[in-house]
Amino acid sequence: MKKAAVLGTGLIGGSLALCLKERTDMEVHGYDSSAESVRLAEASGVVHRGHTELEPAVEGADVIFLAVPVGSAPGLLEWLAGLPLKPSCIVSDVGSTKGKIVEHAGRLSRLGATFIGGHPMAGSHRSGVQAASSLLFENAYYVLTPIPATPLSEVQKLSRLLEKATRARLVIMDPAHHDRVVGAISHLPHILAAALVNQVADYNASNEWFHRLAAGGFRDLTRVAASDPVMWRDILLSNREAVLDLLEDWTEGMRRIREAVHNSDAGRIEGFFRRAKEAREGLPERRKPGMIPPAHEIYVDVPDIPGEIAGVAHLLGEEGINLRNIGVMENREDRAGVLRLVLNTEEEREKAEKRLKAGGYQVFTSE
Ligand SMILES: NC(=O)C1=CN([C@@H]2O[C@H](COP(=O)(O)OP(=O)(O)OC[C@H]3O[C@@H](n4cnc5c(N)ncnc54)[C@H](O)[C@@H]3O)[C@@H](O)[C@H]2O)C=CC1
Ligand SMILES: O=C(O)C(=O)Cc1ccc(O)cc1
Repeated sequence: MKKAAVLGTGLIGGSLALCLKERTDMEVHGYDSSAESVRLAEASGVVHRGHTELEPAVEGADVIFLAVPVGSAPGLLEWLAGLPLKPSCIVSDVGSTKGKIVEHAGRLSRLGATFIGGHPMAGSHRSGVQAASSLLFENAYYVLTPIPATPLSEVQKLSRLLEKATRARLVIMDPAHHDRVVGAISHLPHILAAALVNQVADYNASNEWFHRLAAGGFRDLTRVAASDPVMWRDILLSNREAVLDLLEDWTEGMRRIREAVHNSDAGRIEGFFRRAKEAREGLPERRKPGMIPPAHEIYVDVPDIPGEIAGVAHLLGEEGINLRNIGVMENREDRAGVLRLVLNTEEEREKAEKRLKAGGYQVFTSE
């Protein structure tokens, strides 16, 4: 049996381990520096075996995934480079930045193992193994960042494994290009969300109406400000150059809109919002069926997840509707809980929607 080792059994490592366990025949080992995280991962069946020591976790492994904060990954990689790894081993990571880690990985390649940087473009503001889900990466992009020296056969091997396990859409990108793109669509937005929340918190300190009136738009825009501060500290430090460039552009953009407001320039202000509206509406659909067969999905708001999963499954069972998959979405802050149901056919999807609505549930056809 092939062996996979996941180093760092938190949200992403735990989710990846679950994917490998559920959809491949690999034996999945987990390692974490936190004994509690290892205990939880083992107890909840996220890994076949958990370890608090690195060596037994990676010994004889065919594939190793680093799923630790980006600031801890280079040190862990150095440590790995000193261990007797299986010579054909593929080592990958899931970090949100790629330039630094790919640079660090050179030493490992000299030992016979192949390092291929990776970044699943899905996650949540939550962290820890408790939030792990085998559905997390489904239909999301999963970026691999091989360098010119990386053997194509190894990239294909890893890509096929991840496609099967995560059901994500694998794409290949240059590490520096990845860091600039992800800097713009993920790192900068996290900074802005945090800045906005901090600014309003300052105002709220002397007048609580700021928080009391904070409704839909503010909450939508700032959900990611609830993310882990240590993880985001590491990401900014690791993607320093790209983030500095992006902040420069941001400051210039703010200067321009400030000027337009200062001059009461209605045309420019309207143009600013019109351009954004068109660009926002032109964003590609999030869940396009690519190589993955279309999923007939519905989303159900549920107040209390543990009790409600059974209730929903029961209602559908009564109607003879079979669920292909059921999962809990972790990325909605404005709703108590969201169940994602995957049906086998469009007909069954419609039937399920009707039945659940009749049963008093709030049902949505997109996330
Ligand atoms: N949270 C998200 O939405 C996403 C995160 N990522 C990346 O995934 C990586 C992991 O993030 P999460 O799973 O969210 O964090 P997490 O905090 O849920 O899990 C990290 C785990 O690593 C362990 N750990 C920390 N340092 C360690 C070390 N030196 N050796 C062994 N274990 C160590 C921690 O105990 C924890 O269990 C980060 O590099 C992050 O950039 C990538 C995509 C999405
Ligand atoms: O919660 C969200 O919307 C995120 O932004 C999750 C996320 C965090 C870090 C990544 O590198 C990729 C995705």
